[in-house]
Amino acid sequence: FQIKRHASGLATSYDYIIAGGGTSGLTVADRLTSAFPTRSVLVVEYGQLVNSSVILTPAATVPDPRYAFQIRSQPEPGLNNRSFTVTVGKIVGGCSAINAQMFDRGSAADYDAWGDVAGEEYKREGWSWEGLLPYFKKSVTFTPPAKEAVDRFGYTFDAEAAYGGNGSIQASYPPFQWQSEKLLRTAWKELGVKEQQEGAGGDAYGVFWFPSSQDPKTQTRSYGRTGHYDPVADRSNYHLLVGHKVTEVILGASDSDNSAFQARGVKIVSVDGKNASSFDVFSKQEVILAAGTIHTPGILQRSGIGPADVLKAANITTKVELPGVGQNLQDHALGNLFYNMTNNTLPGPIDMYMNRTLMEEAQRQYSQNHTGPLTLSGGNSGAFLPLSTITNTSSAIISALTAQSPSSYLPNSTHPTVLEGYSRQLDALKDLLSSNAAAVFEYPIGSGALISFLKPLSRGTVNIDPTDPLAGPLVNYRTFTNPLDLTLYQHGVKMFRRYYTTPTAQTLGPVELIPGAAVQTDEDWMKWLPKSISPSFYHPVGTAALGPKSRGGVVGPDLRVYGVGRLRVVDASVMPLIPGTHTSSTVYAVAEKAADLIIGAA
Ligand SMILES: Cc1cc2nc3c(=O)[nH]c(=O)nc-3n(C[C@H](O)[C@H](O)[C@H](O)COP(=O)(O)OP(=O)(O)OC[C@H]3O[C@@H](n4cnc5c(N)ncnc54)[C@H](O)[C@@H]3O)c2cc1C
Repeated sequence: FQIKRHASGLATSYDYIIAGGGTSGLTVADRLTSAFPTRSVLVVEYGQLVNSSVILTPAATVPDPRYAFQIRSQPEPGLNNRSFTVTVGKIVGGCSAINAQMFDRGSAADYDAWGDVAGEEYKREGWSWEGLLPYFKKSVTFTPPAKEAVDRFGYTFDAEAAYGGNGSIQASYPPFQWQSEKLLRTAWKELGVKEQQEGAGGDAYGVFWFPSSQDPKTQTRSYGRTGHYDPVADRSNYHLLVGHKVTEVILGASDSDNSAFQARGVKIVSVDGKNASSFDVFSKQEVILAAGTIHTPGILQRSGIGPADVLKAANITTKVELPGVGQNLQDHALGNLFYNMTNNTLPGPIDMYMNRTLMEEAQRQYSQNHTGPLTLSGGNSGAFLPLSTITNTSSAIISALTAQSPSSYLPNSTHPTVLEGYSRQLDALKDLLSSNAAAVFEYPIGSGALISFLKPLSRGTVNIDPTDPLAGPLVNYRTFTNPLDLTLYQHGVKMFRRYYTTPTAQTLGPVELIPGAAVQTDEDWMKWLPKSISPSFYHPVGTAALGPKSRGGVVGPDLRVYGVGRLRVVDASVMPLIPGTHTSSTVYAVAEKAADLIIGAA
């Protein structure tokens, strides 16, 4: 195997260097090492190659702090100044190694909005639903559920509309669902929510089933490493350096007229070595950033590429002023209501975790036959609701949005180009909030009373720490800093109360414990939400967004960073607008497209 743990095992230069061996980085590395057998690729990954059944077992998905960065966010002004743990993967496979394996896609409208925000050129270059669908398909192999499981659980799907590729990541339905799943889905339908046969064909609104990123033969996690690294690790043109951090991109003078600088390689430092000195590795073709939404901006900023004020504060010479780097952070704010089901006779996950005999039986089923409740990951269905399903005040909300000045709720220092991009986003969001074919809230089914806000208006930042640029980044989610988000969220949580009044949900005897009877009026909700909501459903995007420079964009339609030759970004940070879905399948699709762009350019 070509795993390297020390600088001494490396060549002095590679054709391609990829910073980050996570979801997107491993996908691109696999494609490049396959397309160019005579070109060399180095992936530099902060975390380790971990062989643990905890990673592979679906039900054991709670992110283990050993495998995740544990960054503290800055105090959040919109959330009563609370600060939160920012959890992102720190392991070969990145977030795909620790995520909940919910493997869905957003609506067609969500991806078409990327082109609306970034502009016609981006649409023409395939940054739209139609342009991305082939990459969604290419990235996965979908195995339809067995007939017995379809009959038993009511799984629906449309393989033709959504799948058809033979990619290395496996998408499948587990051979188990708790009985309550059916009942909880029925209750949504009683509220008039439409049932979709398939969400992944562009219709991700209503109630629908979605697969897990899971190997149907072994019922184990399918992720960046199992899909894109293990099967190809012995390629002689592929080196993976673990336990090392890319601190910055080495920039040299450009040999092209399009940019003043050109990426020549990266500076790397060992993660463990105390006071370890950094060393350089050079790239003959390209440097590719895949460190994720939380870490890619830091690599750019430390290299002198970013907002002038941020770089100046950190005493870094600005080489390329690119105001969008680290701005435009978006995530799905997560709420959690708690109910006591006084009349629930159906067994559920809590019973399993509380009862040793049930747990032992589940473990036996899983280890002997790959069946039973331990084949379940984070869940396989949800209600994804457009605004019109949630409230009859949507036109008033959209009017209030139209009346807003885009600059009112962004930090004062926001560059005019970033403001311009935000203004385009608000226009696109007005359309999405008005649409009956794009979801504004997700209510995952079977995970308690969770609620995820899919169309946030507030924008955050991820910048280097001016006092120590090499330390963890300063993350400001800035959740609810646009006050309309609070209004929208209030409608979203109230929906749960309606849900639990449906005849089917009532059979469970739900008693709301949190927030409980004390929260009744709009004013009560407005006070409760900032105390109770967390800023992230682990889906950060947007900090090196696709878009023209004049709209705060960081990368062009070919994912190249403005002002620097031979440098691209391929991870979740390029999404200009957060889609209404868990983000991993979109990351794989973007990475597949990125690989095609890089291969095409060569
Ligand atoms: C706990 C959790 C649950 C989630 N649940 C789901 C889910 O159920 N469904 C879903 O679709 N999505 C889910 N997601 C989100 C999804 O997994 C991510 O959006 C996606 O995997 C991000 O891919 P990426 O390539 O952008 O970044 P990552 O996969 O995070 O890869 C970045 C890699 O870069 C490395 N790195 C960082 N900085 C450096 C550096 N300076 N030098 C070298 N290496 C570096 C990191 O260690 C990491 O391995 C979840 C995420 C988390 C954290």
